[in-house]
Amino acid sequence: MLNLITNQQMRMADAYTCENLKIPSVDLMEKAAIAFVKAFISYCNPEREVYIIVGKGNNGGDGLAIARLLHQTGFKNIKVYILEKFNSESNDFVINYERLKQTEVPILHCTALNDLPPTFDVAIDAILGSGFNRELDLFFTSIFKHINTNSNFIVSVDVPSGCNVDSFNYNSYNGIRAQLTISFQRPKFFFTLPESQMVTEDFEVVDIGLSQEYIQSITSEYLWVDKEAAKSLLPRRKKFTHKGTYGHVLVCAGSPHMRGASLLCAKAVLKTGAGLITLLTNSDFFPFVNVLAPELMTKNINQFKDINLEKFSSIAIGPGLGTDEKAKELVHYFLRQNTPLVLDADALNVLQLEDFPKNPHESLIITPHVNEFDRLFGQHESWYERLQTAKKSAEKLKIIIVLKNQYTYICTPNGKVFINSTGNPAMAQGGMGDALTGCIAALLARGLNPQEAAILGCFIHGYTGDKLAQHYEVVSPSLLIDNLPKSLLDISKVE
Ligand SMILES: NC(=O)C1=CN([C@@H]2O[C@H](COP(=O)(O)OP(=O)(O)OC[C@H]3O[C@@H](n4cnc5c(N)ncnc54)[C@H](O)[C@@H]3O)[C@@H](O)[C@H]2O)[C@@H](O)CC1
Ligand SMILES: Nc1ncnc2c1ncn2[C@@H]1O[C@H](COP(=O)(O)OP(=O)(O)O)[C@@H](O)[C@H]1O
Ligand SMILES: [K+]
Repeated sequence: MLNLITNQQMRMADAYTCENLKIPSVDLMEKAAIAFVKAFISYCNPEREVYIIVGKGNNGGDGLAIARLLHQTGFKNIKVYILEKFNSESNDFVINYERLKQTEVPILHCTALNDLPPTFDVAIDAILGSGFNRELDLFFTSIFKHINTNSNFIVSVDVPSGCNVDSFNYNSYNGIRAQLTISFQRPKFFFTLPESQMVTEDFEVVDIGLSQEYIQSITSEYLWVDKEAAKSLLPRRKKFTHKGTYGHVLVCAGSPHMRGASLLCAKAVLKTGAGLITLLTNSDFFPFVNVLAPELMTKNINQFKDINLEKFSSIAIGPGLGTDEKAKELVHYFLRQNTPLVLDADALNVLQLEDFPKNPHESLIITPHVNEFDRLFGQHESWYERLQTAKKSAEKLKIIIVLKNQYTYICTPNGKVFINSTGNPAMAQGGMGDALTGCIAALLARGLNPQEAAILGCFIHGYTGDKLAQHYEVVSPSLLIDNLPKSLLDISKVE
């Protein structure tokens, strides 16, 4: 897992790297600029007009280095504008200014708004970075407004200028609104919140060579789940194992109007590699199950109390279950057993907060989407506030809360938040959450602890969606489920 760090911690990592890895700060700036340019050229044709607008701190220094490197790469239509409203210049800005002057790139100086061109094709925003530390004055706000209104494509260096990624009040945001931000070293936690959309529509992260060891040694409440982390959690299928080795999942889902949800969930369990799957459903549905998913076994939902739960490694309950008295009774019953449990959808809709056991067994996972979450935990004005509630509630209730979103947050009883890096809007289709519940339940059955199962389940689910979205505009839950085994294999092979 990668620690996500604050601006302040990033500065410490910067200082540590310069001092201990003996890298002069101007060389670090060069690395940052090289990494930026490498990412940037995949978004921008070298024929386009690129305006690089720079401040005089290190963010501006990055901008000057980027201008020189883009010129070397073959970008012919580059112009640099230096904003002259800074009291001082950073050392590395000055060095890069001297370097840029040796090239043919035009350097213009801007002391007032009308020194800037009326429109920009591509604007690279290197005005303010992590050193942004006070209210913007009229000079800056009018320039930002001009760039925001008159550019075809704005790419910010590290952060959009005027955005403090460590404080989350964006009601009166007046900084740059970028289409893309190319950030250094680690994702900014703020960019995982939907409210960051008004600041940057998308972001990419590039490695600039800061000490990973140092960053990993920092205590961080937010951790980023990448492919390597996912691989480290994936259990290997070993020689001489059999279906009994991979656990038995009981899926309790589907009502007369939503039988499909139970099949999606159970099939996701199947394709995430559990050894055995039993679907607890109405007996009139049994013949269809046999035809549509012959691997599944069935049990009659009306006889749920007769089931010997010791045979089961995990239970998934909720998708399409309905919210009648029978559903309520089922959920309350399973909530009080000791089998690892994933509660989703209607299982959450029939619960109140006080229904959660005071001392739940350690494998209780809930997977609410925003509406299910707010119904249970109260309305929230922003995702930042919602996440803080999820974090506190996971600690208080001693359960794992998987708060689903573009970047799903996995909140654990020990106060950590794991942020899933995979998933995309092609997956926004009913039934996708049912598949996720199945993935997590299967991984519990395969022997992962609840934190690991939730993290890996979210990663595999989103990863499969990402792979498919390279070929399909929309990824249906069925398509995603069919491709889960391929993702498991892919991830197991990460170098
Ligand atoms: N590890 C790192 O932290 C690295 C950082 N680099 C770059 O350095 C940037 C940070 O550089 P700096 O610390 O020099 O800071 P900035 O370049 O963000 O800005 C500093 C300057 O802006 C002024 N300023 C701040 N708020 C202002 C406001 N509201 N109105 C007007 N002026 C304002 C400050 O007085 C100072 O002169 C990063 O964002 C990144 O782009 C890279 O060069 C390489 C490595
Ligand atoms: N825009 C998106 N980006 C990333 N993931 C998405 C997106 N839209 C949906 N998903 C994923 O799909 C799932 C949807 O869950 P949910 O809303 O419960 O679906 P349903 O109840 O229809 O099964 C979640 O895991 C969510 O993270
Ligand atoms: K910037």
